[in-house]
Amino acid sequence: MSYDAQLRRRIEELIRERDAYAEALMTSNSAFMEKVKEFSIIKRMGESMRWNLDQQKLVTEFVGIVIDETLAENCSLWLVDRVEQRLVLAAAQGQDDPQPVFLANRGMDGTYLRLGQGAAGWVAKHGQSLLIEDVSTDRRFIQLESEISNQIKSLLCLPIFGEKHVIGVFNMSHPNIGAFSQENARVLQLITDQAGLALTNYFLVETIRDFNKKLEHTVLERTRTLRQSEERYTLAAEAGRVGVWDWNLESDELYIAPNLKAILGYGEDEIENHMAAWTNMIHPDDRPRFRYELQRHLDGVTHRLECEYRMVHRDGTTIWFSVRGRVNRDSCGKPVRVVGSNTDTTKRKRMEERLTYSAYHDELTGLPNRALFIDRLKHSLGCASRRKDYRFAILFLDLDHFKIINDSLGHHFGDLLLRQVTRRLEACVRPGDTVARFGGDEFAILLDQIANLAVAEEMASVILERLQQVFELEGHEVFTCSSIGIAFPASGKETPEELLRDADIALYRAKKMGRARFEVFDKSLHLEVLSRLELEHDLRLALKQDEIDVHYQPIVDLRSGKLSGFEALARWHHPLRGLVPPDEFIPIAEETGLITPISKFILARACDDIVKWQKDFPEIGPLTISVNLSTKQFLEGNLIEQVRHVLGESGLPAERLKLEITESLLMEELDMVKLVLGQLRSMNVKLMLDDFGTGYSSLSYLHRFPLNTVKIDASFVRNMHLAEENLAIVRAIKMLAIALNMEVVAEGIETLEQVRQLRALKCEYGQGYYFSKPKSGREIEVLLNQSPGWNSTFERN
Ligand SMILES: Nc1nc2c(ncn2[C@@H]2O[C@H](COP(=O)(O)O[C@H]3[C@@H](O)[C@H](n4cnc5c(=O)[nH]c(N)nc54)O[C@@H]3COP(=O)(O)O)[C@@H](O)[C@H]2O)c(=O)[nH]1
Repeated sequence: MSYDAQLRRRIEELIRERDAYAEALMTSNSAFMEKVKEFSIIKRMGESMRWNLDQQKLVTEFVGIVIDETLAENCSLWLVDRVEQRLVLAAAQGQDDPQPVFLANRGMDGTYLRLGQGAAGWVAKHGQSLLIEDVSTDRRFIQLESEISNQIKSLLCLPIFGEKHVIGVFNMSHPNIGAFSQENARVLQLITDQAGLALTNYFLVETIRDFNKKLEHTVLERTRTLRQSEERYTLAAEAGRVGVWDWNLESDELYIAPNLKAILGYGEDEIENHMAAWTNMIHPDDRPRFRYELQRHLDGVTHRLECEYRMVHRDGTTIWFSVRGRVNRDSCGKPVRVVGSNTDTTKRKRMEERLTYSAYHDELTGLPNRALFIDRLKHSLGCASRRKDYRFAILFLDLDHFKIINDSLGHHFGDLLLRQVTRRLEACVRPGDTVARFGGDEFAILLDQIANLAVAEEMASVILERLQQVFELEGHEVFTCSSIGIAFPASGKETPEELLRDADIALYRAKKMGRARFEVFDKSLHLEVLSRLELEHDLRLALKQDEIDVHYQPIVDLRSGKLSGFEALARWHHPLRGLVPPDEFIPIAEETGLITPISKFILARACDDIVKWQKDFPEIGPLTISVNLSTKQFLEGNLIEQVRHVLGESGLPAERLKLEITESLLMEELDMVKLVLGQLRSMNVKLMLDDFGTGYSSLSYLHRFPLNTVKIDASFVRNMHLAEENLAIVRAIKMLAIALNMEVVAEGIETLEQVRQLRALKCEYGQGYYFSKPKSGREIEVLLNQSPGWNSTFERN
């Protein structure tokens, strides 16, 4: 071969070698570049994964990496929710979202795909990657609008694997057909592998976090439960304080747990180890019972030894033990050993004692209550029924006007008063007598073993005298007194209830007789009560049977002697008893509530009558009608409507109606009374204070209420000419009335002398038998027919 040929071949070889080398260099360079790229992806993913326990950051960075490092124009990352069998859209980036956006959190609402639904759903379900080069021609997996938009022509979906299953899907798309090829599969595989790793780690950490939280919660719960049970245990140990004992009957050796000895204040060696030593420490009252129960158990009568006894602590106090034990017998049935426990039940016993105490005592005063009183009363009745010479008495008392003190000074002072009354009563009685409080201001005293009734009467006098003395209540001087009813059983055959009822009846009588006194129950009182009950029954029927009527007493203008009006007075025509005076039936009506219908009837009838008379006798001029209001009726609440209704029905002008109220009403609920009186006044109804001077309110109350008239009580008028004092009182009332711009009616006028004196004092109106007794409606019509006038009589000598 020629040199040239050889040279040419060599050159050709060199060229080939050079090309091969160049190609090899290019290949290794692109491999190198690929390695560099892979390395940078791994580095970037590694950085985002390291300590990144924030799901939002993790998923958004992954889609960011896909967009940056691959051909994909759009990328979404879906996470698989195995519980709900669906995919949740976690993050996306692409043509609509240039920056990666976080779209859903675990547990939050977001966009979902069912497993198997759409391309991503298919990949998640089958765990295989999916490449669609042209979505317009391959519609197998395209179900979502977003997947068939114009911006998406090709699609690549890759599964992200966790430890076992697909945990997510990268869904990548491109606006060009066939944009994805297997070329960048390595890079994408790398990304999905890294993402799988990162997400697995994240879920693991999440699970650990959840687990820790649950654990913490459980630990907290357990700690709490433990603490509670510890507390319970401590309480149980404290409250129960149990100790065992073991008694060998053959040797009489008694083992007693050291803590039982400690409970009694003794050291381990300080109590001898035999039964007699222990038994001797039991309270003497309980010892026989313990011995009895022990013997019964040893004899086989009881299954178990059960007993409670007191033992004396070293310091002298009492410890209660609840004892339980069981005997062991030998083969012949002979008791050889008793093993048991003692539980310190002192706290429970004390509690029981306290409960028993409060069940039988009044909390405020510490006195026995009704239940304990009746218990003692039963005991006394038992003694009286056995022994002829055994006598006892019950005193039943309440404080006069306690309600007023309580309401005006307040309940604190009421309580103070009740406590002081208690101490005084206790100081009056003898040891062995029982003072009890039944509630409110009601007290009962059981005088046991007395010689005769005079002892009880003497005691009642002493009590009345003591309770009349001033009470000092935190700087306030308060006076009260009491009424007392005495029951002195004759036979001992009465029941406690009967005796209390008798004492109550006697008390009622004492009050009726004027208070601050005592009365002894006797049979006539009982009959009186029965008669009252009968009256009460009849009164219930009286209205229906038309037995209630209205009488009218003229009221005269003392200046002119002319008729000014009438006072309406209730009358009851009883079919058997005849006329029952209002003094008798009005209180019963008040107590039974019958006063309301009765008062309504009287008000309506009186208004109708006066309107009728005005029409029939127009020459007489305007007349007023005074109607008594009872306190009950006033406080009932619908008085205003009642009055408005009656005025409307009768046509009587409001200013001609005078409502008479008593001083005691003004002592009731002040605000309410003021309000109702104010309303009546604003209706133009006139208000009159009846029986002025007999009550307790007196002058200080007058200016507080919108009253028009005061009615001077008959007791002052009656004796004006006899006692200078009474005349002075009437004069003072008139002066006061002038000062308060009120008119005066003097009631109970029976003589011309009284008329003259009242005229001299410038009293405006008068009422009394001197002018006329109360008359029936028909009689009043006769009177009106005679054009009544009394002026001429004023001038007589
Ligand atoms: N809540 C209601 N109370 C009423 C009503 N009707 C009467 N009463 C009250 O009963 C009390 C006794 O009333 P009565 O027996 O009718 O006695 C009145 C007059 O007859 C009597 N009076 C009048 N003048 C004289 C007199 O010169 N001498 C004398 N011995 N008695 C006289 O006074 C009674 C009127 O009293 P007052 O009401 O205080 O003006 C009595 O308290 C009635 O208020 C009723 O419907 N509702």
